[in-house]
Amino acid sequence: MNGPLEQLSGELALRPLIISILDWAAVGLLLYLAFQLIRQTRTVWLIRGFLILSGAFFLSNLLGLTTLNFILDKILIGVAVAVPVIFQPELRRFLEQLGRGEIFTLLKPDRVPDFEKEALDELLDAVQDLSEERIGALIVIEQSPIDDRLLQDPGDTMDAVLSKSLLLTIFYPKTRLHDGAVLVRDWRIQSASVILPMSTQIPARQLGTRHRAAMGITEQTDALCIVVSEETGSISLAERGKLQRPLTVEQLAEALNRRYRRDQPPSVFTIPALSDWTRKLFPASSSQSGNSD
Ligand SMILES: Nc1ncnc2c1ncn2[C@@H]1O[C@H](COP(=O)(O)OP(=O)(O)OP(=O)(O)O)[C@@H](O)[C@H]1O
Repeated sequence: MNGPLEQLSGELALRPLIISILDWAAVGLLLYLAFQLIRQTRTVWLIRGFLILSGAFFLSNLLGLTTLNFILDKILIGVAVAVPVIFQPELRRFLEQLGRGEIFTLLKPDRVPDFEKEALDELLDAVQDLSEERIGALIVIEQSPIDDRLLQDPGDTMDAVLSKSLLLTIFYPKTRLHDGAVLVRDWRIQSASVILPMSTQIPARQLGTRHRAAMGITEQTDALCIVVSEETGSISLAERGKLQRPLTVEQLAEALNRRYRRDQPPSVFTIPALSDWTRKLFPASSSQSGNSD
């Protein structure tokens, strides 16, 4: 039998262990939040670059390669100073979410891009109608946050649920918003009448400014851009400055499904057990953020 003194000392010995576990759990949660925030391809590549540089720095230090070590040291300092500038859009959105008390949306798995089956179906239906009716359209699907400064004009903010009728209404030629592009962010219509940067490439002769704008925005960001030609009704998908065209709606659906369906293989930073756990806690039905529709 343990006396009260032994019991107390046992409890005291247990306390640091519990605090350590809590400490590590908090660090784990923090890392998970950071991974959720930086999962976008562009950011992942930047971080890989940074890790490679850091690895080279430590290796050069270990091997006594003083000149290389000196240069890498300066580069790393430069990179550290540039980080807030490079990640400005991500940091801004993170702080905005924190300020709005939406911290729990960061815990949801597959947050960026947050696939919404209905939204994708609505989008494809709209593209089909736009193409059949030969209504020109330009739809940018954001992947990682697009810096407003890249846009010639950020257009009119909408923050509305993405629906076929709304897209058709926006692009209908007689409306005020039909000129320019629609920006889709987190599967909501973020803004309309957006003027995109133009590509400096010369596209095929029959393609005009709408297609060049699609190439322009996808050259400078990892966004995807759908173009419906007013002249021919043909559908194109721009990615990394290249146009795939002409596509049928089925081919477009296949290309988008490959990227956004939930059954796609997990990305580098998805932690399966945690993802399952957070999916149970935050089911997809509650995943839309934003206010007015
Ligand atoms: N930089 C831009 N950003 C957003 N939209 C643009 C931009 N430039 C042009 N557009 C849209 O494209 C329309 C003009 O399309 P234009 O006929 O020049 O292009 P196109 O590539 O030939 O397309 P289409 O086959 O539909 O005629 C504009 O009315 C405008 O809505």
